[in-house]
Amino acid sequence: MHVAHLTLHDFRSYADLDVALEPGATAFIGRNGQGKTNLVEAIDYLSRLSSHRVSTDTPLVRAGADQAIVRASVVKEGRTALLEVELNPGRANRARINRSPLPRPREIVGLVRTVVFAPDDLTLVKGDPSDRRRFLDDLLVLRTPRLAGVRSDYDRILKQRNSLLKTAGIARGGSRDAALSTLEIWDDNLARVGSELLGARLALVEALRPYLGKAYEAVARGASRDDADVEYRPSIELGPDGDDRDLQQAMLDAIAARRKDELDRGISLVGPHRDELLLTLGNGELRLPVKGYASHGESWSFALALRLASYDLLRADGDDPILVLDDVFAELDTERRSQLAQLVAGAEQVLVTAAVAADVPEALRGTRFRVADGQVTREE
Ligand SMILES: Nc1ncnc2c1ncn2[C@@H]1O[C@H](COP(=O)(O)OP(=O)(O)OP(=O)(O)O)[C@@H](O)[C@H]1O
Repeated sequence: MHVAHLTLHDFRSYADLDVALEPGATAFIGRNGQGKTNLVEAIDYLSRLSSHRVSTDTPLVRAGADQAIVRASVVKEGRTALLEVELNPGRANRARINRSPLPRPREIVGLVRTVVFAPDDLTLVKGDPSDRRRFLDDLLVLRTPRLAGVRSDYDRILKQRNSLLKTAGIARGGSRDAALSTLEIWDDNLARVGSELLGARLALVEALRPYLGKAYEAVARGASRDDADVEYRPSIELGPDGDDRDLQQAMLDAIAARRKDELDRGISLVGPHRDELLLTLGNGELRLPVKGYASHGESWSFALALRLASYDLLRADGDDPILVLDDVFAELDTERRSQLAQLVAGAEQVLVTAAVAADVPEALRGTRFRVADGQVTREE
């Protein structure tokens, strides 16, 4: 798939932008702070209804404006669709396809699929478990858009259950009994929705593993495809079958076992929000966690491999996602730069941002745009 046309209105630093794009490699070159990332961020937003840089919509709307619009015509297997999202911080967002409103904006998620490489990707390796969980969930939703609903239901249930645990933890007598019996309903909800999310994550990790080994071998000099691995570490004991019903029961058992701790601490201690994606490097006995052990270069290679593996997995699902390489080349040594460039050069559309043209490897020398003072100008 590729974006053939992008229109922005009051998105980030752009009052109005209208730019025609082509398949293949496109580089946006400009000094710092000119709006290169803002531009590719808009395409990523259209894909996931969230940004790789911020967790709320407010910073995405141009300062002083109260609404932003991102509109893109997207070409997939020769057919074009016009996708549009209206961002209304503090009010409901709206989405349209071919100018027809969607009942829920969430329905637009996954129609454009992007894989974004960004300087912050090192946090996938060095950051908190929540960074890796977000990585998995973002990928899950791109592959199976329906799971966006499961993910947000889970967050909502978790919030409500946590506040009930706090109440039940300090209540006494009849009001404690009432809170505890309501808690059972929320235990069931958490286990039902949590086990669906857990099952989906377990399946995703298994699907990703072979691609990860291959990707790490491709980006890290001298590595073999057995070197890099991932393992999903749930916060509960998994049953032998690991089917959805088992997962739900395993979660309920674990919730029952941690009841006292949960009431004492007033938070949910069991569920996918407590799980970890363990990243490891090495062979056999010398397999070590990446976090805390790997060198800076190895950590970078691992982060790149996670993104490349995501790209390969989405591609294996049958559609070439749009690749965004946001300011990553300045972070990489010459060898990794050209390796990465060669690996992605065949993608249907690669959008690159860089402060200086010399940072963009030869293999990605395609269409060039200069970005300066809010203007995006094609260079002949
Ligand atoms: N909501 C907003 N309203 C107005 N301006 C904004 C908004 N959000 C960001 N900006 C401006 O956009 C600019 C940053 O743009 P962007 O992140 O795209 O830069 P860039 O060209 O990618 O730079 P770099 O090379 O440093 O990464 C900053 O000057 C910032 O002040």
